[in-house]
Amino acid sequence: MQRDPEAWENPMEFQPERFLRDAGKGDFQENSYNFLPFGSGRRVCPGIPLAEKMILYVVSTLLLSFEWNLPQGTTLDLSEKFGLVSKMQQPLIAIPIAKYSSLEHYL
Ligand code: HEM
Repeated sequence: MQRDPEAWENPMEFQPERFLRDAGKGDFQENSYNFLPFGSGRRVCPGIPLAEKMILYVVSTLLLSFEWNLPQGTTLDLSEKFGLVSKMQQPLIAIPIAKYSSLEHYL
């Protein structure tokens, strides 16, 4: 459903900016079933309120605090393998390098 070309333009392309262009389409609480990162219906994720509040904070802190590198000699491979949920064909190994020398900056 989330890759339905009738609902999404070029659904197989990674275009996070599509949610900025048409913010309404990124509403995962509506009932259009175009976008279901948290599932839907009776078994919908009960952690939505916590995730909504925390995800930006957690991701931005990780990006701000560390430089992320791939292991030497590897390249980023975003191909997927088929399954009940999407998984990467090659598991991602990302190496965090602390940006700041003093622990105080992380507290
Ligand atoms: C970005 C963060 C998260 C994503 C993308 C996510 C996604 C999902 C999805 C897709 C489901 C399955 C829904 C279905 O079966 O239709 C689910 C279920 C569930 N999630 Fe999350 N979730 C997130 C965060 C959380 C958090 C923070 C909590 C708890 C603090 C949580 C607790 C649960 C529980 C308990 C279920 C099982 C609900 C049931 O089967 O009745 N999730 N989540």
